[in-house]
Amino acid sequence: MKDEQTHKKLRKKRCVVLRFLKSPPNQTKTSQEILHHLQNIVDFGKHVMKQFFGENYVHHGEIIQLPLDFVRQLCLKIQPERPECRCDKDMDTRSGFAMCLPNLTRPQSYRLAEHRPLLCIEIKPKCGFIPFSSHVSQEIKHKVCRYCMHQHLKVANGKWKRPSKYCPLDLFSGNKQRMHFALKSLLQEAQNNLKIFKNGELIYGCKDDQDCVSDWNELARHLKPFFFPSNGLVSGPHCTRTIVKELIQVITMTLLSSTDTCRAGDMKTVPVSQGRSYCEASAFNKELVRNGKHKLESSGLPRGCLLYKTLQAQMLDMLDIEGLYPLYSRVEQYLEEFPEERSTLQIDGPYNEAFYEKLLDLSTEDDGTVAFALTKVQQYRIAMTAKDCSIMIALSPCLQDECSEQRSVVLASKSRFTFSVSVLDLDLKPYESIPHQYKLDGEIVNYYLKNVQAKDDPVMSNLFKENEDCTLVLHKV
Ligand SMILES: O=P(O)(O)O[C@@H]1[C@@H](OP(=O)(O)O)[C@H](OP(=O)(O)O)[C@H](O)[C@H](OP(=O)(O)O)[C@H]1OP(=O)(O)O
Ligand SMILES: Nc1ncnc2c1ncn2[C@@H]1O[C@H](COP(=O)(O)OP(=O)(O)OP(=O)(O)O)[C@@H](O)[C@H]1O
Repeated sequence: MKDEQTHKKLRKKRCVVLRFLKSPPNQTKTSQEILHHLQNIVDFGKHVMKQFFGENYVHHGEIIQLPLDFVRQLCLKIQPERPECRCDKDMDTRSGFAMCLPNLTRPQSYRLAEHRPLLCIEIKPKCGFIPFSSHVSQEIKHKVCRYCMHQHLKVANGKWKRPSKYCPLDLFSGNKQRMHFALKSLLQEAQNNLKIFKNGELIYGCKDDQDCVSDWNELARHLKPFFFPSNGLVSGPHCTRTIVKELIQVITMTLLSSTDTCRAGDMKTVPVSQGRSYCEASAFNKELVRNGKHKLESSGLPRGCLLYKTLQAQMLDMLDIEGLYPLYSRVEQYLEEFPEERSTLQIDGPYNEAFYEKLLDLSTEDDGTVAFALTKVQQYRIAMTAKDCSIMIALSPCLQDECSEQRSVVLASKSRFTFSVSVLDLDLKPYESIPHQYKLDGEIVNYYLKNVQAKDDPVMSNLFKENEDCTLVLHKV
């Protein structure tokens, strides 16, 4: 559960990040329980997610023990900085245990001088494919992606004021035009999917659900020294657009870069032809249709890039929650009968090599066993984790001669950057969240069908138009 998984981070000048466990005030844990939980997180990153995402993209960190006095003072210092909506849980100040991670707002591959300016873009891309499972009961799920459907429910519930034009399928398409559109949409409506940091400070995006910074002119002012260091560009709206374009171009190039290989690299979870590569609700797609073009390009992602790895891990959800839920119920029934088996089944870890090996069985033929059900449940949990993780792109300007030995360099029109791409928030989603996923899926789809599709769907609206024509004809008769 979130309360078990959440932590607090602190950026430090010495370039490490400390991550502490958080829990609701009435559910404090013993030091041993905290240590065990942190160990599970580290093991999961090390033995499982590194295999799926690749050595260089995942930073599993290590557990350290800090003096309690230091931890308490730290907690007091950061408390006023925490968004109110996250304060339902308290940071653990009793055990002294924390995870120590590299500061991913800095490029990882290159030893940079401390004073070097840093730019960091954090993207939470969400689910980049449309379910291909035959267990899906509503046709709309084969046409419109979950993110685009969920937007409407989120706006209705008041989570966000406006819907975003971002569609994950555009970002994951590998097609530069579609990726640019997706990134521009994120810049227009960042929600919790985009944050930009300069020297570790948030300069763009939402601090919490209420407090969002989204002024493009202000953003361009921050970015100008990175993209036009010699200050040769005039100011004004033209300048803002140019800088934003440069930013989008650089993000696209870094996202398509391949800086790693991994063990599960050749594991194809789904043939590309099986799933639909675009979402009917994507504003990019709608625009094409309006212009009479019906073929949406999906260039495909390079196999080594982080987006590709993320998508492959997401696609471990092969049955969709509708096909998965009965299998979860089978495991549940078994555990009711044999509760002592929970640890043998490795539901709550240990997340070791054996756990990883079992995830590699991609068969979807149900032989009626608990073993089959469990494998699908665990794969689904990995997929859920990959659907909710974030990508950090760290950039730092470098001069031509400095960058010459560096592989990870990205060029903008008037500048160049050393960069690294990492993935974060890879805590395994809890087994217990599956019923919630099932319920939420139903709510998202039902809301969309009832409130959006009838007004929005071109087929439906044509149908309405045809009916209107029909009525006219009838009137004439
Ligand atoms: O279900 P979703 O798609 O809304 O995702 C939740 C996220 O909402 P989002 O859609 O990204 O605004 C949600 O994001 P926020 O906390 O709302 O920013 C969490 O990441 C949540 O994870 P957990 O249950 O806290 O571990 C996420 O829940 P999980 O579904 O990943 O468990
Ligand atoms: N290693 C890191 N380097 C730099 N920034 C980080 C690092 N890890 C996390 N962060 C920042 O902290 C934010 C929260 O991280 P994460 O989502 O992993 O936290 P969490 O423990 O799930 O907490 P929350 O309940 O706030 O979501 C990230 O979105 C990112 O901006």
